[in-house]
Amino acid sequence: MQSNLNPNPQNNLDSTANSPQKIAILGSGAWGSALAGLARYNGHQVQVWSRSNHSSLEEIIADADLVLSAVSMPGVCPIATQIKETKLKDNIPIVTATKGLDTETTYTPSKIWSNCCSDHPIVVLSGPNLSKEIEQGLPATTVVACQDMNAAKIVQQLLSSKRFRVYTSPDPLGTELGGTLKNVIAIAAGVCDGLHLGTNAKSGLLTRALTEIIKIGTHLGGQAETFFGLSGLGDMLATCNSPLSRNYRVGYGLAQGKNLQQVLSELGSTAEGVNTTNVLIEIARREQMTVPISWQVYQLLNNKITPQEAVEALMERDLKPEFLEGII
Ligand SMILES: NC(=O)c1ccc[n+]([C@@H]2O[C@H](COP(=O)([O-])OP(=O)(O)OC[C@H]3O[C@@H](n4cnc5c(N)ncnc54)[C@H](OP(=O)(O)O)[C@@H]3O)[C@@H](O)[C@H]2O)c1
Ligand SMILES: O=P(O)(O)OC[C@H](O)CO
Repeated sequence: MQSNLNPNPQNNLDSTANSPQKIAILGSGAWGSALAGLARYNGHQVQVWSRSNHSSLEEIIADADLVLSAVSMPGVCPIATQIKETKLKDNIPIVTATKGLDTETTYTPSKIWSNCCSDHPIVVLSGPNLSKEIEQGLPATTVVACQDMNAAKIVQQLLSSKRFRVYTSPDPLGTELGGTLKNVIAIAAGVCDGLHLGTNAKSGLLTRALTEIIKIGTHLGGQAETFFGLSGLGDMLATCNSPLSRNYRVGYGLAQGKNLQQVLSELGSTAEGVNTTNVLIEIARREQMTVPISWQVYQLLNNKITPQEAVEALMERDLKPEFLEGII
């Protein structure tokens, strides 16, 4: 790694732990803008690219010390493919902050980035990070995960501040899947609250959902412990309990009797959980896995059942022990 950054400076949270760096942020949506604010707060020189920019993607990333992608899922493959053909500074980390699954390939964003930019460490950034709260300067935590821990530590140092506490992890896939799969559960949680099913029901839903996420996530290669951390349980708690979450609002709107098109047009912003649910069910079919909560969300989003029928279907499943094998 050729970088003038020290991955192990003394703990210093006054946002001067490292010299200012050039950071290119891809995506000027809610998350890209909030991340740009965090990077600027730390004194970095930030350039944000979006499709409506006057500057080209090539110009913006040419002399960047770090590229941070916060585009929604449909943008990942086209942008990573474009960057594959572009000269970046040697070995600089590419951070992916997208929480979704690719419709065509079922790949996670980090897999797409790794395929396109194999000479660069790919760092996953994921955690309980509702952008509106971050924009308000409220404290938040997140995880940066990479097989190359040196790269994870560099990103940790660049983005950590008194407002944003960044942890490292060696499990990029688990970190990414936690943040992605919880969007499906956030839709279910929104339904639960929209139907006013109460605290017992919500607690039961989220606890069983965590088991479901761990089952899928570990099957796909994530480490079980990661799903109990910030990018798993942590993000699930944030997203499933906050009307700031767009995915939660999708479920809430459906429970109020609105149809999906109406809910999405009122939202006017990305709710990755809708597409993720469809891709997840494709994966579950392929891997022959039972995913009861995600299956009900899928049926609901595809207009096959009503919210009430989804609840009944979950409550009336075959009776069984809480844990079939080990903790899950
Ligand atoms: N908002 C949050 O609180 C939050 C927190 C953590 C993670 N995330 C994740 O971050 C991602 C972006 O979310 P967001 O909240 O920023 O969504 P958003 O406000 O709806 O913005 C979407 C962004 O994706 C870009 N984009 C969409 N399709 C594209 C395409 N085909 N090609 C290029 N760019 C495309 C848009 O670019 P243009 O500006 O050019 O249209 C825009 O910058 C999602 O995966 C989300 O799950 C969001
Ligand atoms: O607004 P949502 O539902 O996309 O959630 C945003 C973030 O993923 C919360 O960590």
